[in-house]
Amino acid sequence: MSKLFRAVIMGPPGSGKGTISERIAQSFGLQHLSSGDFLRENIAANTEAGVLAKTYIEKRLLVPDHVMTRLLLPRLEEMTRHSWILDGFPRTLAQAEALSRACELDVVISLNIPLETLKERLRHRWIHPASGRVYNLCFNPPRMQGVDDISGEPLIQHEDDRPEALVARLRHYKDVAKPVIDLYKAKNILHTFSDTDTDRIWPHISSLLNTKIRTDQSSAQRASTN
Ligand SMILES: Nc1nc2c(ncn2[C@@H]2O[C@H](COP(=O)(O)OP(=O)(O)OP(=O)(O)O)[C@@H](O)[C@H]2O)c(=O)[nH]1
Ligand SMILES: Nc1ncnc2c1ncn2[C@H]1C[C@H](O)[C@@H](COP(=O)(O)OP(=O)(O)O)O1
Repeated sequence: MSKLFRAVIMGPPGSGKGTISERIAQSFGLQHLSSGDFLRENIAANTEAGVLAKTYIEKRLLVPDHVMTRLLLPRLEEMTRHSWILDGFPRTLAQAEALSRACELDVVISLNIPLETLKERLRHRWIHPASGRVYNLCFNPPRMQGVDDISGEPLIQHEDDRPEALVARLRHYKDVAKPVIDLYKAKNILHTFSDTDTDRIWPHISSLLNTKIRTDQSSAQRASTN
């Protein structure tokens, strides 16, 4: 059996974590686990943690670490037979430390995108709030303007995707993410990609994963034949 592969993707709001995770899921068969989607599912199902998380999300605050880890870690523990890419978790050092105790990561992808690019993207971002599906009027527009492709329901824009709100969100991201990035750098698993376009970053991520996944699989095969 091939070795399971565990990856995390990090980056500021609008850096393309969701978009790139979907490509990774499709190209490499990894399960895309998104903390935002998972929270929305729990809110929709009215679970205890979902009800609690909702009060923070409505105020556009981060959900407390103990709530996030209580929600996410059991879900990861269920995924013993799947390779996955985790998007949106960990966001804080406490979350990263809890994750390290639960499993060993193979790769951490960090997206480093210029501020002007982020502003421009988020200005054009429209989302379907119930599912979390994301569109961009220039990059991946919905089939019909203002309408979700799958449900036919209206799309909305986030208040905090406005350029004025973004600068504060970005500063907050950098403060909180810095120790997480330092931790993964020290573990030698951090890979940073800097560019303005997802399509230009993608070939580099794809070749990194090709190398890592193939190398891991052949060493697992060697181990099983020894
Ligand atoms: N123009 C352009 N838009 C892009 C590119 N890559 C992604 N987008 C769009 O930019 C927006 C942000 O991408 P997401 O994948 O939602 O980014 P994210 O990092 O998951 O964002 P958060 O959920 O806020 O953390 C979306 O509207 C994407 O469709 C790109 O290379 N060019
Ligand atoms: N790892 C995490 N720790 C704390 N809060 C989190 C979290 N992941 C997601 N959240 C919260 C913060 C966001 O307000 C909300 C939605 O997350 P998201 O879909 O990643 O969107 P956003 O781009 O608005 O941050 O959930």
